[in-house]
Amino acid sequence: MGLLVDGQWHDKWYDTKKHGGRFVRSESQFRNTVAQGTEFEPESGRYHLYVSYACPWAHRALIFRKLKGLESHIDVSVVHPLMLENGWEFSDAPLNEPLYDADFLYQLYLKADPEYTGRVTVPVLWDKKNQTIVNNESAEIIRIFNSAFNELTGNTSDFFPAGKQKQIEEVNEWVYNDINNGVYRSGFATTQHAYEEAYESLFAALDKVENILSQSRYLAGDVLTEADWRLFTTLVRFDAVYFGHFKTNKKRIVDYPNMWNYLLELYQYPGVEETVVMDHIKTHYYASHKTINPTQIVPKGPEIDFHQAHNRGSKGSSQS
Ligand SMILES: N[C@@H](CCC(=O)N[C@@H](CS)C(=O)NCC(=O)O)C(=O)O
Repeated sequence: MGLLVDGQWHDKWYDTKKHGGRFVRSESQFRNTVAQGTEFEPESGRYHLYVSYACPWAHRALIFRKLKGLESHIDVSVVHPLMLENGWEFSDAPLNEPLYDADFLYQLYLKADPEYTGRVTVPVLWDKKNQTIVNNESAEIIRIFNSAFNELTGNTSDFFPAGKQKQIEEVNEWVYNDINNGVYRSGFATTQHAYEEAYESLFAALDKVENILSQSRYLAGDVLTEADWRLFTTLVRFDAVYFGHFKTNKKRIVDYPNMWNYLLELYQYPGVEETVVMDHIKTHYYASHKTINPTQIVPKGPEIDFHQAHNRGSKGSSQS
């Protein structure tokens, strides 16, 4: 775990002291888009996606690559699940870096900006033509995938439809703060107060989701949108990792009838299951965060059956 400062790698854990023990996530810095008539034109084979299977933010991008039929147009590389003193690393195939034979993800950040200062995060959308990072913010990468390559793929499924955008943005805001990032704010807190603050807002937000899903099929009404996929990547990790490792242990997702069935529905959505790689997820969290789990022992359980039938959309389900 570390970061780049003026192009130099420093092995350093998150500094929570200046925020009273709270974990504060830094802003992503590469924020370009892919569009006709710009520096980054939509082209097949031009872009490369770097992900960790463990990472919920990278997972969003992997899901959108799948849902939007981009697999033959945008190749993907997966880092090793352990993120230790050199940050994200590549390893032997299939966890190798195919373009430059890089050992570490930070080498790609340095290729994009030799003086880069900041965290070295996944996902990264890389442009092979200009040899640089187009974007390293998952919220934007999924919007790029949602529409920028439609002419190439002919896939017009829209997870950010015009009539729903305001509602989606509103949901994203609290889901991000209290749930997606909320689990990290709980797990990376270094004071009791900061932990409890994150824990309370997380479970209040999960109650809110449960309530919405008792009345509506999805978070923004009856259509599946990016708001659902953004929540999904946190929910699918929750019972296996966050509940124990991040101490978010008031309830599991399986204890919320509507949310659990919704999670099953999304997991079983065509193409999604293969993006969920549970051994990378568990190994990464339990064995990379030595400040939280110094023995690096990865728990064997829990046993979770994501294949069981769900009741979403059926008559007589708990939805009204
Ligand atoms: N806001 C970014 C966050 C990405 C992020 O924090 N990824 C984590 C892995 S889950 C990471 O690479 N962390 C490395 C670090 O913070 O040094 C996004 O959504 O793309």
